[in-house]
Amino acid sequence: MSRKKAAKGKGSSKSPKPSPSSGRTAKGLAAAGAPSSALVYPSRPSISNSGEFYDIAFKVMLVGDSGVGKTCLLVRFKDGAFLAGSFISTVGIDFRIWDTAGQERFRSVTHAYYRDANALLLLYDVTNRASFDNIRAWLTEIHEYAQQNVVVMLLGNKADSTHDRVVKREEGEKLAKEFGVPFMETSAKSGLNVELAFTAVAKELKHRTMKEPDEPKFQLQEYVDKEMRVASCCRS
Ligand SMILES: Nc1nc2c(ncn2[C@@H]2O[C@H](COP(=O)(O)OP(=O)(O)OP(=O)(O)O)[C@@H](O)[C@H]2O)c(=O)[nH]1
Repeated sequence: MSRKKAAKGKGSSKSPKPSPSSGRTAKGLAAAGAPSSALVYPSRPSISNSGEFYDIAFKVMLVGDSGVGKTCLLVRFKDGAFLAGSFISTVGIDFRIWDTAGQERFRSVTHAYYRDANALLLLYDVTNRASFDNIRAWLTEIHEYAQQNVVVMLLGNKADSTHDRVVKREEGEKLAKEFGVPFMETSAKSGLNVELAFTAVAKELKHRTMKEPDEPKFQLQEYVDKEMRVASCCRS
């Protein structure tokens, strides 16, 4: 797996405008050899950096205010699910990850990335009210620059910080409902829902691409809710 750093910067989270924070992109590649992708591919397979065959490529970006935990979430995902191999065997998708421009002067680069992103993981920090308030502005920007059918998932990160929490889970759920996007809380620190966030998005993208005409639509929020129920049963 490769991880390139293009540029990175800090931004204020006080402004109602989205702060000029970094977007994190990940290129997802459906590995033809993986069990869950045992479908007929339309074109000749290509070979990924990790030496696996793939036929479709997805681009996923992590966006949100500076300091919400985008890099940490990626690092957690990369070091956990990806390296353990479970992600590839679950959804048949390989991820290549790199950081993109963060500072205001690189903003046009980030906008350019939006245009061909297949999915956006939009993060706020549950200990930072401003990062939550800025989500509306982020969504406006996404509607302006991203493809119409981009998959967007809202993530309330740092859910482990119980003492410092200022944004309730219900507020995240309400906002997500208002905008019709799936939602979950995550923790890059504890690993809570990190793999699930990436897996759910990857499943949605894969399903959209390979769905048979009479197959029912993949219900992303239903999948997330079910997986979270299963995980909480296992914990108790
Ligand atoms: N408690 C806790 N801290 C976290 C979590 N995720 C990130 N952090 C901390 O939050 C700070 C910012 O994390 P980053 O991953 O650098 O945030 P970012 O969104 O990439 O920030 P920019 O690069 O400025 O855009 C660091 O001090 C992390 O240790 C989390 O899930 N829980």
